Amino acid sequence: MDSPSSAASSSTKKMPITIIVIGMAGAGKSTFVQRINSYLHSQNPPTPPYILNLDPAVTHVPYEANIDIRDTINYQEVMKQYNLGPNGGILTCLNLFTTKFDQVLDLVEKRADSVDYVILDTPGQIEIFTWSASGAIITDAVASSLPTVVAYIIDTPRTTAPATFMSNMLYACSILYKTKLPFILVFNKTDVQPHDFALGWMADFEEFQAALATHSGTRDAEGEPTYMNSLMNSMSLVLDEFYKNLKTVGVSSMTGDGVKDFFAAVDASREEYEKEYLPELQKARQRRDKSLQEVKEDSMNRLLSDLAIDREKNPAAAALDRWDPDEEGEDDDGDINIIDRSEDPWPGQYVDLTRARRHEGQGSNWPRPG
Ligand SMILES: Nc1nc2c(ncn2[C@@H]2O[C@H](COP(=O)(O)OP(=O)(O)OP(=O)(O)O)[C@@H](O)[C@H]2O)c(=O)[nH]1
Repeated sequence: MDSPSSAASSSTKKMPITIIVIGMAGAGKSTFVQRINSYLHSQNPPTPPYILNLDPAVTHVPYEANIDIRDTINYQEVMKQYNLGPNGGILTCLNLFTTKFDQVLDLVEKRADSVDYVILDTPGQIEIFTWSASGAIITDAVASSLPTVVAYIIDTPRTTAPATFMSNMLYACSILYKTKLPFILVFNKTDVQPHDFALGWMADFEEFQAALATHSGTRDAEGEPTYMNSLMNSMSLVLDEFYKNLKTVGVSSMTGDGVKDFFAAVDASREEYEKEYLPELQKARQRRDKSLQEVKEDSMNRLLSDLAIDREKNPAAAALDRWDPDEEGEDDDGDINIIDRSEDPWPGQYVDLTRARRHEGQGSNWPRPG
């Protein structure tokens, strides 16, 4: 695959942009994905996206995913096999899936010419994606192949209390600084609660502080501001800086309100990715390649000098140490494949990755969770 910059400049077709949908449980991620999916289908001409569901535990998704983690991994079986609870089960499924993510990228890459948007729906428990190694690997893998944006879904009706609002913003802030990707705050469920209060608080921290002061529980028995109140007052100043790096839209995944604005923000994010994220990524890659090359050269030199000494000491063994063509071509990658539902109209049974454990030594060498 071309590097994003070369592909972007050399081809007339733009690279598809990936939207990683993240949010607290129940914020409306799946409904949002369904809404943007139907919006894209309703365009003239229709621009169907390529959708990946990464939630192994979800029982029903309201859209047709092109790649669904559930086709590859049986969540219930993973919990049983490894004796895990629900969250450990989801995390282990994600770890297993991540080891095959190169296949996912290959499938996405095959569609790069025909789709404009790739959408990733993430597990309901936000921290499983945002604070796990697998989540970081998936995010980095996608973002180094395609322009990528994070859509952080907020349950607007549940964010009207200043303290909850602040917690949500701090969480969003941590994800922004972790991924460093273009970031869109999506205030969802605006049919129930318009998001103008949030816009006001984000535009003017004094407005937020005033809301905080009038909210119950912010003064102690002597009428002094509580510790939490003082902390939140100071944090609002910190977050003021963070808000400047964000795009904000209000959406109702139920009615479709605001979805057009969301796509305007996504398109603006593409430019941000190309101007800011990509140059940083390329610099980081150069640094990594350079240090990898140095390490490789160093170990190769050591190996060669060790071999030379060894051969001198034991010429008979050196004569036996020859390449055996029969040993070549063994596939050590197992036979587990990621399924693209749109290529296979009936994906059929999931491939049970956990069998690898039971059939140890019989051809499959899946990595086990740590
Ligand atoms: N009124 C209203 N309800 C919504 C909206 N978006 C989602 N919901 C409802 O919110 C609930 C949660 O929506 P989901 O899409 O399942 O949320 P989720 O974030 O994918 O949930 P998890 O997978 O459990 O994290 C459902 O009952 C939806 O019908 C919206 O824009 N307006």
